[in-house]
Amino acid sequence: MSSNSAEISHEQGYVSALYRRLDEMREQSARRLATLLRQAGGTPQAKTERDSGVALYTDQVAQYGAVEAGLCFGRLDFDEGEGEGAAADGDGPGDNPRYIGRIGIFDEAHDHRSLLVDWRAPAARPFYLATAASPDGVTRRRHIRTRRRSVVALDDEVLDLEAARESVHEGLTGEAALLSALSASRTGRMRDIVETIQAEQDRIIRAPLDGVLVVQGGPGTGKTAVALHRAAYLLYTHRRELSTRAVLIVGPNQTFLRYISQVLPSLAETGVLLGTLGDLFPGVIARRSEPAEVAEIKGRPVMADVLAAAVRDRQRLPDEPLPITLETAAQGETLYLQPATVRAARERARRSDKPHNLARALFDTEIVHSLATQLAEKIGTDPYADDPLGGDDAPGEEILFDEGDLAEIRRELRKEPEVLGTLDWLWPILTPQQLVAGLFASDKRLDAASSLLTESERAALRRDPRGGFTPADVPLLDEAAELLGEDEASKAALAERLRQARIAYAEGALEIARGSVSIDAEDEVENEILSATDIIGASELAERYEDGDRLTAAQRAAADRTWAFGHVIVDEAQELSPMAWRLLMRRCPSRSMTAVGDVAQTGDLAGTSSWDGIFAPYVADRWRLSELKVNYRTPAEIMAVAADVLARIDPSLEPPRSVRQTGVEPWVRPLDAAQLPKVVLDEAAEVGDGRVGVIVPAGRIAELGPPIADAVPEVVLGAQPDLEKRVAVLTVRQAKGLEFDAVVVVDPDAIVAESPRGQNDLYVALTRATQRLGILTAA
Ligand SMILES: Nc1ncnc2c1ncn2[C@@H]1O[C@H](COP(=O)(O)OP(=O)(O)OP(=O)(O)O)[C@@H](O)[C@H]1O
Repeated sequence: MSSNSAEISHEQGYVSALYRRLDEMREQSARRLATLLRQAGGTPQAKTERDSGVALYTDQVAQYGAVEAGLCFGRLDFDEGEGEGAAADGDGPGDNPRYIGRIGIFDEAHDHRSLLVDWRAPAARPFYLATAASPDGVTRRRHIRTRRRSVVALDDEVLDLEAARESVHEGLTGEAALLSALSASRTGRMRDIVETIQAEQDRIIRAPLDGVLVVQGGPGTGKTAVALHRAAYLLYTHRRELSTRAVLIVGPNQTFLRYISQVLPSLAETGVLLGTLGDLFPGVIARRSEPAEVAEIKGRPVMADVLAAAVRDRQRLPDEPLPITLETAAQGETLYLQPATVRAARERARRSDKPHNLARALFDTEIVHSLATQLAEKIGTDPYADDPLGGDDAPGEEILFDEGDLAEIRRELRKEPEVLGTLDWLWPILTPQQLVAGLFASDKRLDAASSLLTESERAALRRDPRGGFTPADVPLLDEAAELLGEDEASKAALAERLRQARIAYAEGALEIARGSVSIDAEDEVENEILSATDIIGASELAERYEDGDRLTAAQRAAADRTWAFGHVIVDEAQELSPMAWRLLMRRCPSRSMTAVGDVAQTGDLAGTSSWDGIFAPYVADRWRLSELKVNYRTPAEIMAVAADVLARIDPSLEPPRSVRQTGVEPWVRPLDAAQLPKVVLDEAAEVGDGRVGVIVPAGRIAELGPPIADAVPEVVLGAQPDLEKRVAVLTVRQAKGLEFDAVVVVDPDAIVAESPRGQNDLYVALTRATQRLGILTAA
């Protein structure tokens, strides 16, 4: 450890210079943004250039603001001889010493010399990988700890074999900085780990972009952290490819997304769309709840066939001829549409293999053609032609219609209200929402799937069409959209969503321009920026975006159901159903995907216990598995308790190895409901300014939650808990992926009894703590 004051003040000098450079860069971008926001009119080319400039500088200002905390966190010193000829891009071995930080910074005055190397650049890699046994030219790795802009401590590792032998935890990189990060109090928001990424994590973060990578790891092994850093790494390394296609990250629920939402911005990355499965059908907010058993049925692969049957069921066949009375084509005339005619038209339309809504045009053509022929026959035959007493007009001629006349009749028929009504009835144009909600709203429609689902399964799916959609409906809506096809109405809906996104984006650009005035900015800069934001409003700015599409790929992707992402990352991947995977595979035709999860933590009934089962249908055996085996979250004392539960799930599974011990044993006491608030208060006192999670069986939360909420200040309870509050009362499902300094698990037997995957749920509950665990058992 070398943290003497001379060293600290030396590093302070360097770090301060970096912050000065950052300020300059931010002000320069803010000024350019303000200038562009003020401009109006011009040639189309000038407009396009201006729009790209606004996007670029908006991003830059946001990025320079985001990397403020911990801008520079590391330094590498190399062997003599390694340091000559600093590489300008920070990618070469050059600069000695080499400073590592959140973004790359260059010295413009000196030939673009690298002042700070982006943690994702190849030149930063030894910071994470160099070991005493394989130092890669590195003689010393230094972690620079800062608070605001001040250097407060330095942790040095000298990479020689002598030092390696003395290390307590072999294989850890930057042990002191790591352990300090792990034992820090939690804030309710996940933090990035760029300063202390471990070698096994680094290899996953930097794995090649192509193909499906599955990361299996027990609780607390950093899967979520790795997934997020991988997104940032991929966007940096494959910028051109991914900035046009964006990266999608799927997480289990809104609370979890809020928990992780700060990580990518703090890494200055904006090209990512974060969402739950329920968010992946633009235009639908899927927040309705339903029993786990029903969601499980909806997740089965057979549902694809059920929906295909539901679509066919909507293509009606009348039992008897349908009368159609005409209004204009031939007033008062009634035509009859025969079942056989409808059947033939239906067969032709189906054989086209077009999606339902797009095949309607073919169906219409067939029916109208048949009606036109019928009408031509009717009006084209003189009823008195053969009548010898026919008078002046006898003997009559049959009226003959040429192709042009028939075409005219068809055009007329297409305007007839009864014709249109009949076509709509026989082959209705449907939205995915109408198809899915309509199916579940009707026993008769569900019966169309009677060969695929049992009677009780169909009964389980039956529900009131009012009340919206559930997350498990979203893959069904997506499947339905594929079966129905994108028609004009869906294109118009997309255009409207993009318009809304443009307004939101314009508001964001203005917000950033306003907020970018740094405290010590010169007046001149401030005035320039404020005057720009005074004279233009968001909708006006959005209008400027109307013709060119200046939204980022992630923003466009959020509005567009058919978007093909450049890479898809799935967290808690074990929870997704086969139908959910179908949706995700559609969003990722390149199959460039990272799935992170733990099959021992599967709680969802539709989730998986084997990765092969998920990926084999899409990529056969061409997926790679990486494992994380070290638990950074849960101390050894707590993991020992969780390991017993893991053995009950599957004796062949091994718990991850905890990286630290706290010396605090978990406690077990009988549950006394009246005393529960006091127990929670005691735990809150134990962790100081840290966070407490109280994990309660879903069936008892209504009984046990409110008394805690009444007695404990700063508590949250409910479906969308604000985790920045000191105490959160949650079900296991809500606690998935989260962590707290102290956790109280209430009535573990009830947690186990509540679900067929109850042991998995208990395992999740027991592994949420970073410091303390208490268990309250019911008598
Ligand atoms: N290299 C690291 N440096 C610092 N902290 C780390 C590191 N790796 C993981 N952590 C921390 O360990 C905790 C657990 O990480 P994370 O939530 O990513 O694990 P997980 O594998 O997704 O867990 P689970 O499956 O239980 O949800 C987090 O607080 C994370 O910041």
